[in-house]
Amino acid sequence: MSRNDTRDKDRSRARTRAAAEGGRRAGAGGRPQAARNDPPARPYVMAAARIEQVRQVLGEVLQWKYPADAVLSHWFRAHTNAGLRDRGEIAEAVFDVLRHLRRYRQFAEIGAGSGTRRLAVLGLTSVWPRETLDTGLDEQERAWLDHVLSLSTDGLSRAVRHSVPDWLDERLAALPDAESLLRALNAPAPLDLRINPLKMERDALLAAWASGPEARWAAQATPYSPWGIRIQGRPPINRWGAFERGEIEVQDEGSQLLAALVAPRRGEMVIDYCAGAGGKTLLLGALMRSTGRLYAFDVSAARLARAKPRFARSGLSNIVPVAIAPSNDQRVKRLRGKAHRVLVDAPCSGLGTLRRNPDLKWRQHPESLVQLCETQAAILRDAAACVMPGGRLVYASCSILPEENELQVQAFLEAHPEFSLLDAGAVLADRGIEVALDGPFLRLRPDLHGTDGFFAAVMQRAKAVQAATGQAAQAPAP
Ligand SMILES: C[S@@+](CC[C@H](N)C(=O)[O-])C[C@H]1O[C@@H](n2cnc3c(N)ncnc32)[C@H](O)[C@@H]1O
Repeated sequence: MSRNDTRDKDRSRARTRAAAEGGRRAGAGGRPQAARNDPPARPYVMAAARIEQVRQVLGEVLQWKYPADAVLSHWFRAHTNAGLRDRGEIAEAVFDVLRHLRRYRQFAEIGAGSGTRRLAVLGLTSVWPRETLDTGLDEQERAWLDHVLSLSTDGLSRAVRHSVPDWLDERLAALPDAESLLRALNAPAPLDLRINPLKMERDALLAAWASGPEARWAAQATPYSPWGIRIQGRPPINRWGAFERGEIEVQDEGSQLLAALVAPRRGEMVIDYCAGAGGKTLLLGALMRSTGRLYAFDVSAARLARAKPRFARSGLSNIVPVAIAPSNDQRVKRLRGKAHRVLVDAPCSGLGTLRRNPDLKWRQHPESLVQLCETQAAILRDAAACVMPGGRLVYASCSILPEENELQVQAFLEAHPEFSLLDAGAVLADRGIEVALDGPFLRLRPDLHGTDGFFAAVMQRAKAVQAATGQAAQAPAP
């Protein structure tokens, strides 16, 4: 397994699990939200201890051996006396440091003693009021904090101000209004949920939550997805009855829209080519009303195994999980030219999810991107071969970089003239979803749409061509 696969695996796993648990963080995901305005119960004991806890976790995270989520999960497992509130505050501070690391490192260089401790103190400024934090600092540290917090960021370069590595800043500079995008990527994200349309209606659930104990999370319908609910904070979703009954799942709104682009119909054969832990598969299966056949492919049997409890909760009976080989898989070959719809939710840099995974900007590198792009192109080629004439291919990523998105699709279309691009906005409008887009792709940004950064392209295979098997082409029903 490549390093990228391992990272992606860890992120994907932590994203679903941690968000559901309302505890240990990520993508995909959720850390428990520290109650910033509530004064800590034992401020004098807590401040010094908390700074030390955050310093310890940061000491491990900043070695970049494992994703921040994984380090936090590991640390919490080893420190079982840490309660929900402790976990929330530690995670909040650590993620704040990861968001602002480049700028904070400049601040931390000023002054004496442990630089990691100073980073921990800076992270905790996002969690606690200053007077609480001061109870854990000595005179010198208080003076240092006063000084660095009074410094203006005006003269700093954009890369330092928004704390991104130079290589990423250069790439983002090519996108419209990079400043606004960077600002939004550095802000924490709300938590998006999705109803299971087979089991629940969104309005009914929102009405029930408005008058129940869930009211404190201020649940609201998401602006675009007809299945989405946005809540503020990080409740322990996996203990809620609606979650246990398979009525809700954790899923960012952008990912939900993907299912509307695939637009599977009852009785069709559909392939979710990179199904992972099954986040997209679940909604596709529900839109098919549990009919037809929905293959959930992935090269990682372990991830598919983690999807199984989700499939069971969902009540779907049309999903066929298959662990495939990275290339030349015989089961994939047998499906050539047969699927009505194929979704490629490609392994990617994840840079659109920095709100939830801020460590990715420090863990990704230009070299890892080159390898990822090669993998994406190979997957797209193999997946496309499964699409029947007249069928639909959707390529998606949670990256904001053109090389993983538009350029990837452009290269594919040049090499595969039998495929043509459909207008994603028009496909969504067919399902009653209006998203203002500036071109044929679905391009979502946190500053413009309130979602993670997300990309999708919808392509259709020409009806007239012969299937790869040489048999006469069968176009899907309109
Ligand atoms: C972005 S994740 C998918 C997330 C998943 N669709 C979900 O919604 O939870 C990308 C997935 O691609 C898988 N992958 C990597 N290389 C692959 C290949 N050659 N063929 C199929 N899947 C692959 C990874 O194991 C990973 O699970």
